[in-house]
Amino acid sequence: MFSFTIKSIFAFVLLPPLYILLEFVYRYYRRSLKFLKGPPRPSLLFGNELELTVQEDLGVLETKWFNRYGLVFRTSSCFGEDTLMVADPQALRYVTMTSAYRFPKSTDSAQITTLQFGRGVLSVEGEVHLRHRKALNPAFSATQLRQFLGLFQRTTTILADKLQQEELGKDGKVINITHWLPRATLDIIGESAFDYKFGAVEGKANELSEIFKHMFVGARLYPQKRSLLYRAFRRSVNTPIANLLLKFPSRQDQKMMEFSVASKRIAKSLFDAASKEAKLEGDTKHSKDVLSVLVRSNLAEDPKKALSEDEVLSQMATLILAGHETTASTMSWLLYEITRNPQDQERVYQEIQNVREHAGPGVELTATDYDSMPFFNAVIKEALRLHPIVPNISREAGSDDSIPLEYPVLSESGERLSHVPVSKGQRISLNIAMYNRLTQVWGDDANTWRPERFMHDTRQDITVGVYSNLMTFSAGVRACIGWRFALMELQAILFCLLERFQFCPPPPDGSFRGLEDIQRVPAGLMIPMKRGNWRQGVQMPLLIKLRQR
Ligand code: HEM
Repeated sequence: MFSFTIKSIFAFVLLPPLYILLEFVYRYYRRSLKFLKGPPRPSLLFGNELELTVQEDLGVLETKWFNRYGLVFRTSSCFGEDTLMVADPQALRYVTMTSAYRFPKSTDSAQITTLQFGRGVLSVEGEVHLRHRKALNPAFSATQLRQFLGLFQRTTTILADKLQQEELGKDGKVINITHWLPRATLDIIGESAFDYKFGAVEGKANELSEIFKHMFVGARLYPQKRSLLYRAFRRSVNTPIANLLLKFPSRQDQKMMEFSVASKRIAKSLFDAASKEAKLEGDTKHSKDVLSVLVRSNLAEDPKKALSEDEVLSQMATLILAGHETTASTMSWLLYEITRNPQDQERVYQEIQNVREHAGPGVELTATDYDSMPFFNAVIKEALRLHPIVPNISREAGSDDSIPLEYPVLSESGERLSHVPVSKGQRISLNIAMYNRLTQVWGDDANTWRPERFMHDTRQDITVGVYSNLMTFSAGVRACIGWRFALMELQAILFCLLERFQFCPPPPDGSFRGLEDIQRVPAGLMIPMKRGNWRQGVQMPLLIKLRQR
């Protein structure tokens, strides 16, 4: 009896941890990248993951390491696991384009997006992903998007009116632009995709704007050590155990789940109303806005095209977030750069004035008008290059593979490597921010703001990404579905704001010295904040003056 009890305790209490431990040892031994150069591991438990996550300015450590070890190297993650860091153009192309579905999202990245959005296009893989993309693609064609231009312009005009009502006076006023821009882009995605008016710019109370205010800071910025370990543990165990652990979300996971619950609640009421209408009246309009294409997919009988209701709601939650915060943050960085470079701001303004003179006062502009301004568009590209809002994306090898390199690196033993062999399950971090600043691609002044580079000297031999040789919107089958949408939005917002306002550096205020104290923090997205004041949340204070006309 006694020995039976001992055996039971051994079986139920000791065997599971022992099994997990052995699995860890096996996996990490198999996936070792010891042959590659990389920074020393400061701790066995956290590897380099803690120092990367808590660094004050995003990208500082990575830049130092890429410069020292080459465009691929090894870092250690929690529990001794190795991660392959990549900024080599050929390797990026191979992972995102040539072999895209063979490099699925890394386990933790998929777990986080599933918690945040459910099983939408951002979190699913392979055939299922292909089905989701097929359903959504018609809503993101260039022709479909042009129909929204008027909406982009109307919303931005309301935004400009609101800013003007802020009593700017003769000397202007310092305004935190990150308070306003996400409201405008939320209104735009709500109305264009779902015919839903959030009324965020108008100041209508809405649950989502409240959640967004603190979501990235609460959920992703400077996580506690135990959350980091929990997340690392969860990604390292096998699927049944991970699924069990996902039922016990950390406090930071819960922040993201708040968004998922609230956005799906709104999505459900919109979807129910639209499906009811489609069932009663039939699909006579053949509309291609997001909600219509989703309703149609839900009603489709062909399983290769159909989306379940849960998939539709997850899609809607994904688009609400992916479709607004990204563009708003990019716009904040763009305004930051043209504020620091007033001569460029004036040059853009000159182009705007020329187009306005040509079109006539108050006339709605066309896509061709926006595309006709070379420097204006170069400024948008340069902001996307220097401030890619999604600074890196995580993948893992779906099978043993060998990743080709454009710029070979030297191994630890001094061997010249033109390919990096990886084992199934190897974590890979694709560093978008680093690629966008490679001197090999962008020249010696890659770290400097110089929009002209997009007017004169684009290199044709390196082609990565869906737009202008940038990785900002990623590449291949999983590239950003909304990149054209985002560009058109940026054009409409930039035109409208610069036509009416001048943006100047904010004067020092207490310990805040001005724009030099704006930092890019690692909160999943590349978010602007005041140095030392990250508890205040997202901040980009700019002195806004009304232009004298
Ligand atoms: C400047 C603005 C934007 C940037 C920099 C950006 C960047 C990105 C990046 C890097 C990815 C790839 C993520 C990954 O593979 O893990 C992505 C995916 C995605 N983006 Fe964007 N995005 C922007 C705007 C938008 C907009 C406006 C929408 C929708 C209206 C949107 C919807 C999506 C969706 C649905 C995906 C998932 C695509 C897939 O996995 O197939 N994004 N975006």
